Amino acid sequence: MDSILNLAANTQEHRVVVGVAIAVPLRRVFHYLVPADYAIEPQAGMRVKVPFGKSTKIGIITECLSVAQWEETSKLAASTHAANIDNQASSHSAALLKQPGEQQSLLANPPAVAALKTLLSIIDSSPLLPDSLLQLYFWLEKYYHAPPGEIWQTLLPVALQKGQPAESPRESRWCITPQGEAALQQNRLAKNAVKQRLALDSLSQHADGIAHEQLQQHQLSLATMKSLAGKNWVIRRFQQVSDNNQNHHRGSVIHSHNQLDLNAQQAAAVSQINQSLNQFKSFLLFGITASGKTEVYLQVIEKVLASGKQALVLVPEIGLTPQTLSRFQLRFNAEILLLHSAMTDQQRLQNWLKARSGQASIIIGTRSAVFTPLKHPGIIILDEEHDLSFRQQQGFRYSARDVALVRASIENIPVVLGSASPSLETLMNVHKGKIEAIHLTQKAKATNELNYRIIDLKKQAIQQGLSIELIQLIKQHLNQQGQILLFLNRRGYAPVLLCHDCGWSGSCSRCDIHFTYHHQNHFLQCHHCGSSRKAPAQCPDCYSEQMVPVGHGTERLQESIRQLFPQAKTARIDRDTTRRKSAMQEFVTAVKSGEIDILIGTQMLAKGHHFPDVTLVALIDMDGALYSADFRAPEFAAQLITQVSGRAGRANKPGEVIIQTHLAEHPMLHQIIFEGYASFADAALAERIETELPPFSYSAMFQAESPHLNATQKFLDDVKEILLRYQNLNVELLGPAPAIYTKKAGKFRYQLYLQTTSRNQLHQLLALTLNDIEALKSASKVRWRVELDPMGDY
Ligand SMILES: Nc1ncnc2c1ncn2[C@@H]1O[C@H](COP(=O)(O)OP(=O)(O)OP(=O)(O)O)[C@@H](O)[C@H]1O
Ligand SMILES: [Zn+2]
Repeated sequence: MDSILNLAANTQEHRVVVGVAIAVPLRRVFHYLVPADYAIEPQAGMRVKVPFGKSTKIGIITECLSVAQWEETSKLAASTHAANIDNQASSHSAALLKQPGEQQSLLANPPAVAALKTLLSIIDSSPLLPDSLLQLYFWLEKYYHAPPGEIWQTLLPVALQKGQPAESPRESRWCITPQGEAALQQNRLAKNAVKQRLALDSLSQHADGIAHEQLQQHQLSLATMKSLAGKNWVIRRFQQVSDNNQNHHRGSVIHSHNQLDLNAQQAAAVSQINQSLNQFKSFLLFGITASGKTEVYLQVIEKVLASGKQALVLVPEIGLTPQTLSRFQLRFNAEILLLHSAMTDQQRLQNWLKARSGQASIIIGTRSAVFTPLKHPGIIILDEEHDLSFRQQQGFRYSARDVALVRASIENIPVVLGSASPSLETLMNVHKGKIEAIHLTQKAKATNELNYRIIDLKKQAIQQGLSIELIQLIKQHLNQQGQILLFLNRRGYAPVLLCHDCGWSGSCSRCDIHFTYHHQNHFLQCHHCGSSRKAPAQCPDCYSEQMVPVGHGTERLQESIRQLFPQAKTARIDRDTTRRKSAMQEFVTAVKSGEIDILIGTQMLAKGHHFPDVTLVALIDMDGALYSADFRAPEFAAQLITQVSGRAGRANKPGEVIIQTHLAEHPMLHQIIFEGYASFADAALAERIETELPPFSYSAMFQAESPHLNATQKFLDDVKEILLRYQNLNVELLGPAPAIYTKKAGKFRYQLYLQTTSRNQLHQLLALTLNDIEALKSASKVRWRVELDPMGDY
């Protein structure tokens, strides 16, 4: 950047052209002039206020050019584009092809500097992000082919996007004054002023004072402090939390009494990772469930903190963050922060700033926390790396796992991916030697193997969705005081509400799928678009009152269990019962304290929970997961079974796992049960090679949606036509074809799939065509996006 600015200084004018990312869905930046005598030197990563159309917008500078450079690049971009030989087409140069409000006809004739608008102000006096994250931004832009403005919406906390100053939080601390010290020494307090004496005592022991927010923790009341302040014995000091603040821990970074003695495998894992603490290296901590992966993370982080660096820990669900937080708090004598989507904008900003300033030592967060700036980056840990929630499925779509790997390489630090059921993508990287696998094959505490049983539902007597065999087992485990976990990946009461007389069934007209019946509030809800209505008491077609719920969801399963086992205490954990912020935490506490006998829930239960008393886990219905049309279905099902089963037998009680299905012969089930996940994964990888599917090929997907079927088809046909201009590139086009869920919220969804064995050629093709695709007339009639490495949501 320096050289660019120097260059600018040497040109005839001191004007500088900046490229600005603005939150609009266009793959380009917009160029503005900086006023000649502007006091702040523009740099990439600073926010600016710019005129945009008839309004003003806040954007982020992504490049600074001298006037001469700008004209040079514009010409170059125009000519290379004309010759169609632009290969690595960075969208910087592509962006230069168009200016606000100007058409592509200007290509050969880049607009003169005079035609550029001037920016209104530069908001920041220094870049918001460290260099490393700016580099990451450029990688994101190139890899995901996403609009720069959308990427920045993900990179920055909302408060900053709205223009709030990026200032470290002002902290206030109560301190004792010299007069106060004297009063304390000379015992000048009234006899009955007990609280005041206690307060002065406490403050006198804290040389830096006590933070205002922590008064309560020290049993000090604001009223006491105020009356002491009236006597000038204490003072409230406001201070900026300094940007140079190193992590605050005094003395040891850990509370060592909480540390566990590692077993041999854990110890080997810790020392292997510790050897690479000052360099980029990616590890897969492939440890079976309950093998003690968290203890490995904790002990590695201890070393990182001791060297004055920070650790970034990513977990899949908000529900898991409080648990992870408390486990970390028990161990570390250091500032630990949370970052997740359920926080207010202000909380997020404050925590983001504390991470950036180095004040916080450990940052625990979900997906988007992977973009948290760190002053002293030391390590990135991504737990449950196979989990789909690490993929952003709205707006700018990215994989937090892939981003973590790239970020670690830019920051030259280690990254640890942990899982008992790693994704095939990660396992392929292990085979290629890009990721080093570390294995934990033993449970940390448990001594008993899990006992699996498949219950073939074919021709079985079934009582309320449960086989007689399973009901017997539940009875047994209840008698032996074991906790039971029933897993069913379908919330609500029943997936269908049917008229017994005429066959009418409620379905969402906007999505073409059945409404799920929710019994508690007696309503029908579409689990696709969320729309809901009162459930009819009479059939809307034949007015019969014989409305019957068909199939089982978690709500009905809980009802059945209550009828079958009236003495047992049950709890249901799914999206409907955990809407309240603290609900999940309350459930977890209740389960751990033994208040719950039978726990019923969706995949929320599968993730990382440590419930030592669970002895029986049953997967009530695995048919759906095995029948899915997605080629990744067996992988996802295998991960699910591994994770759900892993909740049983985690401590000294033996564990039993039951799988109910009509597909009892499915080879995947047998592989998982008898050979383990690793062996399943090997076979699945071999199959992907044979069929040339990801991760052995690379893919991208255009998806378009519109209330008009024709519009989506027309757009994707046009896209295909443009892509076909480059048949020299080895990319196969599949479609356009309807998405698996063809209709959602009243919109038809179609997709065009790109597949290739050359990632490079895929990127080239997209870089060459996306500007033309954006400019398509048919593009303005649909909502569309392009997604790299699409997964899960088709
Ligand atoms: N070295 C050890 N000695 C004794 N107990 C241990 C040791 N390491 C871990 N544990 C305990 O074993 C239990 C399981 O550990 P942990 O939750 O870290 O497993 P995990 O590998 O993360 O499992 P999952 O993949 O299922 O989330 C915890 O209660 C933990 O405290
Ligand atoms: Zn719907």
